[in-house]
Amino acid sequence: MKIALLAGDGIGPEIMAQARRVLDALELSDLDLAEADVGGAAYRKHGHPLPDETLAIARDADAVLFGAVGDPGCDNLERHLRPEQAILGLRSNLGLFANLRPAKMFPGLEDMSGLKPEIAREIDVLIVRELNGDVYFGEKAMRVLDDGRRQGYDFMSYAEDEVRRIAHVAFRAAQGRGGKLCSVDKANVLETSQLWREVVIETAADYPDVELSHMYVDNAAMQMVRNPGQFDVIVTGNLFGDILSDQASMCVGSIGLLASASLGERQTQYGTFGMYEPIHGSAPDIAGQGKANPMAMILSLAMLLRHSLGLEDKAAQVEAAVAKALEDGVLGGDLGGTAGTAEIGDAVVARL
Ligand SMILES: NC(=O)C1=CN([C@@H]2O[C@H](COP(=O)(O)OP(=O)(O)OC[C@H]3O[C@@H](n4cnc5c(N)ncnc54)[C@H](O)[C@@H]3O)[C@@H](O)[C@H]2O)C=CC1
Ligand SMILES: CC(C)CC(=O)C(=O)O
Ligand SMILES: [Mg+2]
Repeated sequence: MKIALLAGDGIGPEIMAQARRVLDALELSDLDLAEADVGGAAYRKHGHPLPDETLAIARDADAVLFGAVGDPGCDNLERHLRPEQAILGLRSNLGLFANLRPAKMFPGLEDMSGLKPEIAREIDVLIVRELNGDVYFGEKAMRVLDDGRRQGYDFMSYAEDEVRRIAHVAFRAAQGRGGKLCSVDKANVLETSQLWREVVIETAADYPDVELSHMYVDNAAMQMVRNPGQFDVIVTGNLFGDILSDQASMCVGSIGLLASASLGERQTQYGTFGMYEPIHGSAPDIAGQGKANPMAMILSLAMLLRHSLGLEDKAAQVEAAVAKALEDGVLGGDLGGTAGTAEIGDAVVARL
């Protein structure tokens, strides 16, 4: 079983180190780990945020564990050299179009939510975010108009097959959960969303057992804080899913808790090839201070064990250890506590 470890920038290496300790503690046999540079760290060393060698190592693995990329020192580089292009490049080159972002309240953390505890308690949502299309991958440029004004543009689009394949993933996910799927779009304004909605409705014919609803994204953002318990599975595009998942994270207490799996179609002998990462970024404001909460990273490792290595029991073991640490009051600064990155790692390892 080969896992590529791409730590990246900012808090990436700090949280990756803790996930690595958890992985080591599981004592899996036949494990082959390959580290590679990515993001700003790779740019500084190799002149590119996603060197060919890193992509090859990721491609060659059964799964990729990814920390975070983003480096304020690189923000003025040409866009194709910026650290964030590495994560976009990995997602597209590896065909990882389905991003699963679960957000569930951990018992005992209700008071940490930005919501009232009785509302927060109900959150158990899976956001299925399309990851290979939308405005993130459309033609984009900055140009000067005839009258001399600068204009930036980004082309938003979805082709019907792109919508259909993510819709299938979401309907199947709903079948395995509460049987409800809410498709989030902006079909009242955007043609991209109009097509999205039509294709989701067409796809629904294959899933009569799933209750499908539609919601405009502005309303969805509001409902996520008004009554998040109403959602079971949400399916949405790349941009809306990015935003709604950060929002959902604060409903459960912290962005330091939310993991994700990015999956495509490739099957290995162990499971589905995928890349696993926290939903947060490189958090430069706390990088190097031992303050980052590694739980989202560790929970991403659990998703990797489940989806890519077929090790459901190990995944559940890791998730239970994280839940127990939280229940025992091991809280990072993001959750109002004092535990540092390594201390949280210690606590999880001790509870495996
Ligand atoms: N997948 C990726 O690699 C992503 C990269 N980014 C990049 O990361 C950089 C920073 O972006 P921001 O907008 O600040 O988003 P961010 O998610 O890195 O941080 C937002 C806020 O949450 C806090 N935070 C994030 N993760 C935390 C953790 N594990 N424990 C405790 N606190 C945590 C940060 O300290 C910050 O105050 C940028 O360069 C951005 O482009 C942003 C999102 C995703
Ligand atoms: C850095 C972005 C490209 C990605 C992002 O914010 C995310 O995937 O959550
Ligand atoms: Mg994001």
